[in-house]
Amino acid sequence: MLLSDKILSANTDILDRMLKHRFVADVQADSLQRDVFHRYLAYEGQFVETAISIFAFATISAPDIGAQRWLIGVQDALANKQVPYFEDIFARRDIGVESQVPDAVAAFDAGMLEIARTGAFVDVLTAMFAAEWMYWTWSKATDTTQISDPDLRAWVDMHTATDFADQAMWLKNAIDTYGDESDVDRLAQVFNHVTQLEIDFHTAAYDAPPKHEG
Ligand SMILES: Cc1ncc(C[n+]2csc(CCO)c2C)c(N)n1
Repeated sequence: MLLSDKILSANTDILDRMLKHRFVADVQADSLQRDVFHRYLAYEGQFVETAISIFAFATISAPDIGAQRWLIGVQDALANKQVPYFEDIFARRDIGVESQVPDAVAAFDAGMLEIARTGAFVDVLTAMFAAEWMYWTWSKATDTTQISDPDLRAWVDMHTATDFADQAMWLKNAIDTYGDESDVDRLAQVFNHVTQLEIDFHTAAYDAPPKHEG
């Protein structure tokens, strides 16, 4: 079995929990409340910027120019496609960038950056594989469901588009190229850790936002 498939097999339970998360279920039932969506977008916009830094760390530790070219392309897509999606939507829907985010949102960003800063190249690949594979999977399962909000529809469609699917597949293949069998337990643990952070991140959108100090 491929290393990437072993990582997935070791995490079926937790991945399933994320794929059945209330947030995913609400999107699929077209019942995501507007205030939950807006909080999610505010938290998500910050993460997309964090993701540029995560891929920058991966670019530093990438062992060859082929991987570096790919990772630079991912940074380009994040900076020039994903960030503009948020800039446009924040302006149109009057969503403010939150200076105060829930602990689970801060923990997600910090946890991902920590792996990027201190982990080996395959650890960073695995962290982003966990995040992207999960989004690709639930977005594909949401391809034909009715979504009334055009901005939410566009967000789901962005994660079923060829560009994003290619990225998720690249990460999976890269784990198999650059990792080896001796990494399996550690990488399964990274995947598990990231998926737990994802579950908590998506739960946070349902809680009242933290109060500003003073
Ligand atoms: C909380 C959260 N987890 C995963 C994704 C999926 N995703 C979409 S773009 C991107 C960065 C690299 O392309 C990732 C990981 C997300 N959007 N938000």
